[in-house]
Amino acid sequence: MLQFTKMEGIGNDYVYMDGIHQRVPMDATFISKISDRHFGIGSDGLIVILESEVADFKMRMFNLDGSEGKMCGNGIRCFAKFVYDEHLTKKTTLQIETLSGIKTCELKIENGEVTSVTVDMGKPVTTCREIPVVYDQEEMIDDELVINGIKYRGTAVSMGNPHLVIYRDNLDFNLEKIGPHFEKDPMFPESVNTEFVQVIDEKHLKMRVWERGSGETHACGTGACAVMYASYLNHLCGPEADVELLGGHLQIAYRDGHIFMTGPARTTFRGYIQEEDYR
Ligand SMILES: N[C@H](CCC[C@H](N)C(=O)O)C(=O)O
Repeated sequence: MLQFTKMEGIGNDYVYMDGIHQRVPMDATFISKISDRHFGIGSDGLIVILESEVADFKMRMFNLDGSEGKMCGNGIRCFAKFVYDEHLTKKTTLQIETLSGIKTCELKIENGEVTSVTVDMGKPVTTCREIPVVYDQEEMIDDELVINGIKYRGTAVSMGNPHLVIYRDNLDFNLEKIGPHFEKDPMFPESVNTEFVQVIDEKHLKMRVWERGSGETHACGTGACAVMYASYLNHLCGPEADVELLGGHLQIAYRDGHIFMTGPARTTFRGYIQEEDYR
């Protein structure tokens, strides 16, 4: 039997499994089958809680296609809530090891409940080589690019995972049709998470996202951070902004060279599965 907890961060929902006290399969077949919204638990992917040699815990995150993400903003908020709620720690300030380095999470506790989490998401990166983006300039900041024969203006940012930010007058368009072309374009050697942004005002940004490995999700925490920083670089917002996503709002701030993200984390249900049922 495998114990799991289903959690969501503004609608970006993952299956969480304690990999410290049970052996959690992390292969693409298992992950895509448990993520199926009709034949499985249903989620945007799997997040595993592990021990760390260098931090309080280690997070491994997998998109619903089984590809491993290097960081997950909504996921790490729920991860921090999970380890606190499951009494794996009493700390309310947690260091969590990810493939994109150690992230610090501050839990906000009200009446014994974790109501929100603030994460130091680290330094945003805009050098194309590090994102990575194959491009003829060192950075892509409001610069032209062609995807599937269509010209766009984009800003590329890494939050430990690759993002491309594109501005639009409105968000009423067929994302399903164009999203996969960005995800598969060879200019992104490690694929890319693509965000489409409508600037409401200098403190309010609205976005949709086509995530690498998961398609359109209700929210993307790293994407919201990339959107805020790209908007700051393009003088479209100040050092703090409310980012509105399909599933809810995140508060993003740029301070001392770091991006901070604050938002909710919620447990929806717990359960057990038999691994052999997902083979
Ligand atoms: N699809 C992303 C990982 C999940 C990121 C997103 N769900 C978030 O909250 O940051 C990637 O492969 O880079």
